[in-house]
Amino acid sequence: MADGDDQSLSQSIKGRLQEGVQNSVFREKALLDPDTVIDEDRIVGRDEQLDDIITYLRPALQGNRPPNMLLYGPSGTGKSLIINAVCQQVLELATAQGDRLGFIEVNCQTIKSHDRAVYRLVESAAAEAGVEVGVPESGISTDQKLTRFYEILTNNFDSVIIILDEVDLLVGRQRDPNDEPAHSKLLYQLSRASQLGRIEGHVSVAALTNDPRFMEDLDGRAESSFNPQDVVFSDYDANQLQAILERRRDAYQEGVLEDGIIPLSAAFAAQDHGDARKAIDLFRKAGEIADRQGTGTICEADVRDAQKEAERDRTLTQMQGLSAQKKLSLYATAVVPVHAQRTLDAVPSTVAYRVYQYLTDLLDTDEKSRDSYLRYMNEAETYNFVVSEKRGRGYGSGVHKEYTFVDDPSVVAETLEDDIRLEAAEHEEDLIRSVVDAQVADFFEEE
Ligand SMILES: Nc1ncnc2c1ncn2[C@@H]1O[C@H](COP(=O)(O)OP(=O)(O)OP(=O)(O)O)[C@@H](O)[C@H]1O
Repeated sequence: MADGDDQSLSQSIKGRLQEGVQNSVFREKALLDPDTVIDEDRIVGRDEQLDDIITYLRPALQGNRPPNMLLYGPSGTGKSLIINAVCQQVLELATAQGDRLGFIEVNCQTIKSHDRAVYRLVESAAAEAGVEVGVPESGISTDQKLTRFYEILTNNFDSVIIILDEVDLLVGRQRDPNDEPAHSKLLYQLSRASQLGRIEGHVSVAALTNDPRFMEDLDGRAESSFNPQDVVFSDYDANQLQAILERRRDAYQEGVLEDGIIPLSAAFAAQDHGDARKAIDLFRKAGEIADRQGTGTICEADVRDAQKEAERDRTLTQMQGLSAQKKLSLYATAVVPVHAQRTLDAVPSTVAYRVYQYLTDLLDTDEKSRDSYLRYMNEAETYNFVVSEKRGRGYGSGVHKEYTFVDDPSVVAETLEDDIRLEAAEHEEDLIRSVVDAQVADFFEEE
């Protein structure tokens, strides 16, 4: 490319970037970012939970140990927000009066074992205290890591509050379902540490969970030493969600929100379990759609499209959890309308099963019976990936099933291809296309 071309290309890229920024409907998009910690004045309601947590944490400012807490409630009901808001204020007051107070927060969602959880605690404690981690990630026992954790706490803090977010997800490897889950072991160790003299200062634990039966999973001794004060967070209704969004209206430029956008976003999220995170996501996605279209305003159709996108994302995430054979069955069915030359509204099970058989051969994997394929597809139907209809094929030819995809089948196929076991199929697109076409032609000739 000549120099002149180079320059004009970069000018045009810059121009388009600037135009996108200048014409955006957003004023402060970060207010709608799920990871932004919002200012206190944007918190709506939750007075009772705030009062309770303030009461429980007050002793930390009086040289006493706060009780352990269990914050329970469905996703997106403000558990993290409220505990963090109170902790932030406690920390400011403690620092002002010269106390050495530490907050250690760990999200347990992706932690696979008790040992990893302890290591993450050491890392967080070291970061909070501004000291070296001081132990390797592997190659030493969990107890040695725990000792280092207690050492960091003893040397640096008079009082520590440990927040374990999504604690129910820390299960660990259980050889036997009767084994003690990792969170039970950890809660026991943390709540017993000061009683056993392993830490000099005060330690209390706030565990956050969506699981109403969380305490039932705990081992008896963990249950009695953790012994928390419960703080319950219930679902938000549409009015509360509306108020939460209203308080973030200034994420948008003035005048870009048509009437009804906030109530509609709140209503969709309220139907869907009253999760504030979902309401905020929807409210932001509607703006992103408006920006993509360059309309400069957000209308109700943008919220409806955002809701559809969100539903689709969720379906696709669910799909990732299917077993290999179920994925393959669904994939074989999805590639039929994607690759067939003839426009197909619905996929006959006969065609899809033959494509499935071809794919098992291609991928060198087990070939399950036709009945198993139909069962897998029944399950796909209960997940709402497809809907099926029984079709007769004329006198004496029996009945077959036809599948229609709820979402775009090409998105379904692409998502499933990302799966490791389907990688080989990705490079065989032409072959798959010809198999699909041959089977479709066969099927309609037979009719
Ligand atoms: N009462 C509220 N006022 C303002 N914003 C809120 C309120 N409750 C929740 N939010 C917002 O909703 C989002 C989700 O809240 P939060 O992370 O506290 O939920 P959670 O109950 O901890 O969810 P999870 O169990 O999924 O971790 C955050 O962006 C938070 O700022």
